[in-house]
Amino acid sequence: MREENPMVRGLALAMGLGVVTFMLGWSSVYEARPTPQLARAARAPDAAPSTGLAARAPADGGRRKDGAAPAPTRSQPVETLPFARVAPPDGGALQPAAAGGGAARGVPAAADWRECGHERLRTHYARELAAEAASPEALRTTRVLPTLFVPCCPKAGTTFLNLCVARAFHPAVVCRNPDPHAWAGPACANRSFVLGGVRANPAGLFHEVKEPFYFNKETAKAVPGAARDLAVLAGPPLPLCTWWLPRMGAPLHASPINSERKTRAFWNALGARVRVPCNLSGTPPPHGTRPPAAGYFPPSAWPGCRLNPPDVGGARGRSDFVDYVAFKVAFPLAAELPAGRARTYDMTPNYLCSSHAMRLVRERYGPQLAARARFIVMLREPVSRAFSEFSMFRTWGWEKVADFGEAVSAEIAALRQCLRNDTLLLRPLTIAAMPPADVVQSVMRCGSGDARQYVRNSLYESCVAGAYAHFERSQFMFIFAEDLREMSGGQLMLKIEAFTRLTLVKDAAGQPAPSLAGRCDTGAASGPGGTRALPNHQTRGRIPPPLKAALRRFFAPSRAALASLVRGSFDDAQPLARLEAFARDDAGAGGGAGGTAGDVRDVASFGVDLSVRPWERPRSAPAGARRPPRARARAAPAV
Ligand SMILES: Nc1ncnc2c1ncn2[C@@H]1O[C@H](COP(=O)(O)OS(=O)(=O)O)[C@@H](OP(=O)(O)O)[C@H]1O
Repeated sequence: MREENPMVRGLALAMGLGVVTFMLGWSSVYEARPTPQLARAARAPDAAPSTGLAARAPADGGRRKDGAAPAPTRSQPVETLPFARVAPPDGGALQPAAAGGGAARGVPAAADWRECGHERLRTHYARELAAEAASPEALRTTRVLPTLFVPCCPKAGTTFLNLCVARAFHPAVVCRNPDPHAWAGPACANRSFVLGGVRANPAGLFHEVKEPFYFNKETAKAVPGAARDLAVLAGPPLPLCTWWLPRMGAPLHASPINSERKTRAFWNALGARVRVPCNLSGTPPPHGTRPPAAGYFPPSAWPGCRLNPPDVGGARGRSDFVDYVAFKVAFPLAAELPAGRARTYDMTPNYLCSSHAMRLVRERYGPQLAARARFIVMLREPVSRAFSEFSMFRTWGWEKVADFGEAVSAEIAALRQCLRNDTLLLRPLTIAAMPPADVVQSVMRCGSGDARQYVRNSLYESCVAGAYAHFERSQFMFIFAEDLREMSGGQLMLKIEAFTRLTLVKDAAGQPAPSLAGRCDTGAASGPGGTRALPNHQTRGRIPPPLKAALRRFFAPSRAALASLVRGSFDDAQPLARLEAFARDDAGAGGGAGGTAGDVRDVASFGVDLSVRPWERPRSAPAGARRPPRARARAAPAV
């Protein structure tokens, strides 16, 4: 969840750890000076930077993103090929940088970072940039906009999936070459890969974005008028080499593409689409300036810096670096990548249960691009998912109600209130049988799918039914977090490969290389060196058994309805089996879903009778039921 919100904090930490480990094992991501290699690359015209970009430990004692003390200085060179440890999965060797490139128009045969800048972009892709400027619709073809989505569900293991996919299907792995200029070249012919969008913070640091938070309602609110314009999603046009910079942890202002002059031209070319970012409209931090402790940049750090919108970040009283984005997200130019074989992802898990997001994907993309979209829907037993989300927002201080039962009871009361005038006798099984458009008109309008909608975001059947109004069932794959924990990394990657048609690098036996599978292994399935599940916050405590039982009964019909919706989706056997297992557990627990009259009575003391579904009339008025405050945006500020 959340890119643009505190969710990011967890995400950033997980991503930071994952990506940093993933790439280099670098221990510091903050640097205020160019790495020696970058400096050399900038000076030496013929330098091949992909062979020497690893030295760390800036002389100014750069700090880690998490604010910890500077990492101990390593003697250099530490490691020269960032992907050396993930490739070669099949025993082959990474290709030298000079071997790739050449296929896409204007791409030089060898990577030369000096040629990777904005000037080259403007020179070679003037036609595309002009088309983009003339009409946002051109972005459907001039950019590689996201077509791989994980639109649901928050707290269902989406961060883990993101790290797995981002690594296993990254072009550096798929093409066995870390040089972006090789990805469109003959060495990578017939292979398909996926990249994330990139974001830059005012410090000039790029990083990959799991959750652009573009299609959901809160993003639209954050940038009135413009948010639904595809240009906001596409972001500024960036040279392809930018997609390697995040992986180098290189600050923008220290990179060869970013002399102040070039970057000013860069932003100017954007016109009104994206405002000039803080660091460039204000005083850029001089080289050698150390970021403040924790690596965050409050607006006051740079005189003349205007935040956009001005109150974002500071008003929330948080020092979350993501609040101070220079630009929110950017996706690569299609002309720099192999046609039809490059995808990008958007793993914002709040889209599916949003009343708007899925429709916006279809409308903004148009029929051709929308048909390419693939949705991996991560589900989880609804009560534990809800509790996980509640726990996270408690940890972040967003949720003021300390008691989970009280919070969900209040939300259910609000849902009932919202649905009270609905003339349809909505029940989960009814929802599953309804035309999807009717679902959107009724249930979907209650709740936005955003933060702190613990119940709403667990009523999967209505979210899925609503999504079917806009996309074919075959465009969806469902994975339960409970199954994910039991899958090996190899099984997971094969599943994703089959669904997405991304290229999975396999060994001679046709199996994904163990070096790749490790990233995707979880829990009991992980062998030596495998990756454990990645909690991105700490879920503390447990749900009181009576409440849990009552909630399980509450959600049981929803799960039953989900089964009929999952049928017809891609590879539906596993989620159906899981749903059956849930049903058996419910029955085995007694009372249909483990609830007893006593359980319900206990829970009812919160003021809401959980034995009644939100769309049914309560047997008695929920006296004293508290209406929850409006869910706060999880989305970050827009730029
Ligand atoms: N591999 C795997 N399989 C199943 N479940 C996993 C996995 N990895 C992480 N987790 C658990 O998923 C919870 C976090 O989910 P998300 O990453 O989707 O959270 S977020 O929405 O991005 O904040 C979080 O759940 P809780 O620990 O209950 O909070 C993680 O522990």
